Amino acid sequence: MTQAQDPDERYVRIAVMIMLALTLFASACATLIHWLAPIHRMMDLVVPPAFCVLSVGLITALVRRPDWVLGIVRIDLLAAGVALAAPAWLYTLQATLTPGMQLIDILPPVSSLFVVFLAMLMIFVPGRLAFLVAALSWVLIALPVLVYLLLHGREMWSPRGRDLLMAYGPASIMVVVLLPVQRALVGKIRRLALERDRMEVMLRRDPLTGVQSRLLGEQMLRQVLSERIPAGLIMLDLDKFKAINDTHGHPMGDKVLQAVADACRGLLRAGKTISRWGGEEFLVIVPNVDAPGLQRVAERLRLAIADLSVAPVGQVTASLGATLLQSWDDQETVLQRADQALYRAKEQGGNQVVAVPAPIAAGTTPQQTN
Ligand SMILES: Nc1nc2c(ncn2[C@@H]2O[C@H](COP(=O)(O)OP(=O)(O)OP(=O)(O)O)[C@@H](O)[C@H]2O)c(=O)[nH]1
Repeated sequence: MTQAQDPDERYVRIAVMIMLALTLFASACATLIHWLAPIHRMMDLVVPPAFCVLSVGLITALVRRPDWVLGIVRIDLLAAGVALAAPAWLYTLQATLTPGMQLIDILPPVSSLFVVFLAMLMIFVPGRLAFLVAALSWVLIALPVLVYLLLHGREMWSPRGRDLLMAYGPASIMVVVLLPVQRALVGKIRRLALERDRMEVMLRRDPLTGVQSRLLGEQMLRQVLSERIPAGLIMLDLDKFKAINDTHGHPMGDKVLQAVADACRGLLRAGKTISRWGGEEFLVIVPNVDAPGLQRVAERLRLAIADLSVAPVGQVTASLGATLLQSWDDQETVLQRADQALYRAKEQGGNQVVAVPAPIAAGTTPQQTN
């Protein structure tokens, strides 16, 4: 079975694959140039083909074992560090010790690769270690070249010398300073996204009872109305809840609300939803239902609540007002009808269901059960 991939990880793998492919291309070009050049230097003949072989190996490893991506990048970075440090030291020493030889003539054009190398370090090496490795790399790769140039003013002020000075000096420092800022920004964006997801969950769920929030309930009601789904609405209100709070305390009242919400949620299946509408009032939306079906659902809810026994409160009862949605209804009219039905159920003593038909049948006597 294939596992769902984190999009970030997929993006990193693609980026690493592109980087390895470009390294392979660049080292293949460098191999060709050095082998065809009139003057052959040992290091130029060895390092680029070695990098070709390494890149092919790492690409194969990444294709076969995508989960090794970080290890593969680190091997590549280590090899790149060695490949950048070796010519820096070797050619600097050679130019210093050989009269008439200039570093700007013999150093391969790798100064821009050093900047890329630093960028990769800052991306793939975690935390403070990135700064340590970047500083060490700068000492091992850039420092010998910079010291040489400072001691050879004429070479330093040549176009190549100034280019080396810029790449190994300000450009590399800018990369090391700017990338952590970007990393911090990415971290902040991730934290904000998590916070937004948390807020969204909070807005959609009632924190006390765990059922849908009123906000989500209203949204679902609007959707049912706009899609003209044949549905029914039940407004449910606990009876004499104030007395429970007054006698047993607010925390016990909370427990009763939770028990009622759990019992209702356990009963409601197949697209039916329950939202906490306010204090001790809940709204149930029942899709694809007719009048007798809605009555049955409401009655089941009433009985489930009446069967609850929350010690030390004892029996809890609820009044329920039910109505079917009509094609001409909007949120206000249908809620008004459900409220009317609930009001009648309360008026008639509570612990009962009253179903109010749509206005077209306004003359009809409301059905009532208990
Ligand atoms: N424990 C608790 N009580 C709440 C919460 N929200 C509202 N209430 C209380 O619910 C009570 C509702 O009182 P009323 O509106 O008089 O309703 P009732 O006592 O059930 O009366 P009837 O509906 O007429 O049967 C008030 O005392 C509110 O303080 C809540 O989240 N937790």
